[in-house]
Amino acid sequence: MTKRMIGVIGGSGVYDIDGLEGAEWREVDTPFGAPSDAILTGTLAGMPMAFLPRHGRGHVHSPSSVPYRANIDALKRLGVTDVVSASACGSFREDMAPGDFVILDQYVDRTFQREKSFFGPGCVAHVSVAHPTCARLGAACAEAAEGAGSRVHRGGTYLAMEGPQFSTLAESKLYREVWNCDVIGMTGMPEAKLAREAELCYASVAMITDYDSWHPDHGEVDVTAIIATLMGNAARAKDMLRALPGHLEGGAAPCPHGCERALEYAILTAPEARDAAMLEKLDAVAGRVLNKAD
Ligand SMILES: CSC[C@H]1O[C@H](OP(=O)(O)O)[C@H](O)[C@@H]1O
Ligand SMILES: Nc1ncnc2[nH]cnc12
Repeated sequence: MTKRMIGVIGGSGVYDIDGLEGAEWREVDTPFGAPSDAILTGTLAGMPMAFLPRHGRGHVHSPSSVPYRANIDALKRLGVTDVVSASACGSFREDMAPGDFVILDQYVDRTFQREKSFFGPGCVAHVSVAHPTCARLGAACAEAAEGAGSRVHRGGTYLAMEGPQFSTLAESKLYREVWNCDVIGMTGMPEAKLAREAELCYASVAMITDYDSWHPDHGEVDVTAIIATLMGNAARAKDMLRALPGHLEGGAAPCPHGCERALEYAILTAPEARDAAMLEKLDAVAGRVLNKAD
């Protein structure tokens, strides 16, 4: 049985985590370039953890320039089995209020300026993202967040937009009234798709900072107001992360949703037609299936 290791990708306002024993910032190189920053590793309540600030310390990456592939590859390379993503978002629902956390279970991906797959010419793969998040890991996050004092919504659809500008009023109304999305952000995709390709359990905790621009009583998005709410959210996210090991088993029993076997039948390129350089790049992400005797 693989030992479980939690990877945390922190969004705006979450640039480190507290309480890690043996904490060390480690540089990790990947075939997909450098991740957003060095990765903080250590143990929390006996559970190995690796933390990566999505935008880098000092917030240097925009949502479009975050090296999503390198981030997921680097976590996989370090031995991470489960990724918890924390990110700020706007809300399309009156009852999903600023300060609340939503454990996402669906996405509408409207991003268009990002590398979305580890695979491509020389090694083509198609994984299912019908259910892009891991319900087991999401439930543990929900319990930990509630225990740490947050109001949690279990399940929600996230509209991933390219940004960096916020939405127009017409877009906000479209996503809310026609597409029935619950929250909106700029960084949830392609992160979730890449985690699935890398056979990682992935849960996303979307922390609401605002009502986007649709709400008649709240006006348009105001980044100063967002940052004030975000600071409180980030503090409770760190409390959630400290509590998380208590809600997970240490030995990673096979994921009941099959996250760690997502590539089992996904690679279509015939073994003799695969590109050697491409296979080398995929050593961490897809080594489990590529190194099997055919
Ligand atoms: C601070 S508002 C915009 C910023 O926050 C959201 O996500 P993340 O927490 O990952 O940074 C949004 O998608 C933008 O990146
Ligand atoms: N309203 C919003 N739209 C997109 N990303 C966000 N992040 C936080 N609030 C957001």
